[in-house]
Amino acid sequence: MKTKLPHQCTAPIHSAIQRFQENGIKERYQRYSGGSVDLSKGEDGIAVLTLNNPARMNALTGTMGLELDDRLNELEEWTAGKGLIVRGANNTFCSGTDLNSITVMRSSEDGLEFVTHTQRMTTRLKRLPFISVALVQGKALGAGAELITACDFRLMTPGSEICFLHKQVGIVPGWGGGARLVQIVGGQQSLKLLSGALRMDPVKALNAGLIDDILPPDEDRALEEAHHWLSQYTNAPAEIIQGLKKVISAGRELSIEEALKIERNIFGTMWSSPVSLQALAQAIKRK
Ligand SMILES: CC[C@H](C(=O)O)C(=O)SCCNC(=O)CCNC(=O)[C@H](O)C(C)(C)COP(=O)(O)OP(=O)(O)OC[C@H]1O[C@@H](n2cnc3c(N)ncnc32)[C@H](O)[C@@H]1OP(=O)(O)O
Repeated sequence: MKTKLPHQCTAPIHSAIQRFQENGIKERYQRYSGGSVDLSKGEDGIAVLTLNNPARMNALTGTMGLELDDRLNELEEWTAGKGLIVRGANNTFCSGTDLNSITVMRSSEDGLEFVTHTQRMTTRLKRLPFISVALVQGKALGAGAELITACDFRLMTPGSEICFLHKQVGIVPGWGGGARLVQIVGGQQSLKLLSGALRMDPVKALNAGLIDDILPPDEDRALEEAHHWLSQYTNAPAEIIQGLKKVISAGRELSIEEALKIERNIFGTMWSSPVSLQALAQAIKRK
């Protein structure tokens, strides 16, 4: 039996029970509307996903959750995709879940249903076969901070802040940001970030290994700078970038045996592909 690639492993999620739950979630999320999640796909294979709810510092409403699902569907189908920038509108990132929607979801069942959905979204984001980068301008708080852990890389502009402030609102991370933070900065550092609800400026975040770079201090050019930063990792055909990301996703999530099997399969498929043969021929010519 073939081992499934990690990005294909969401299949059991669509069981009848889960579809039923999803329908319930949809109906409920539609009641908390506002803002949008916008996607623009560039011809160079880099897309920009924008959380757009500036009146509430890009807080995530129910309908934005549903739109994020739709945008992920679109991205999963994008064969020419190589990179993704996740950002917020109006020079801020995201102030977390819309607090207005939380006040009416107070039972444990509500909470469980909510994080089942949010974890599924962040897992799909992390498993996209493109290289993703979160561009943090302004504040990334609570669920906003968790969202950035579901990207491959993180960039900040000067004056920005990341804070896992869950303790202050009486909860723990639930979007997968706790487990992913440990993978990014390690257990000790994560415990400090969460239990201290530490406000991480760009220098602190870089020193802690939470982000990968600090962009120059020009807010208006931040997206352009992030694009330029990401292009250094996407300057190859989509088949190759997507293959690389799938190999990394397998290594991140599976046992070594399963990951090696996936690596072999991807290698085998690419070995004789036109893109690979052409790149190899050029490398031989250059020698
Ligand atoms: C289940 C919890 C959840 C999760 O894990 O899923 C979380 O994400 S917990 C984290 C929730 N977020 C917060 O606690 C942040 C709350 N907001 C703030 O601390 C501030 O608003 C801040 C620092 C983001 C911005 O402060 P600033 O002084 O610059 O602006 P305002 O406070 O005046 O905010 C402008 C406007 O936005 C509304 N706003 C901001 N954040 C949220 C939010 N998360 N949900 C709903 N609305 C939000 C704020 O109320 C203001 O609205 P206005 O109508 O103008 O009063």
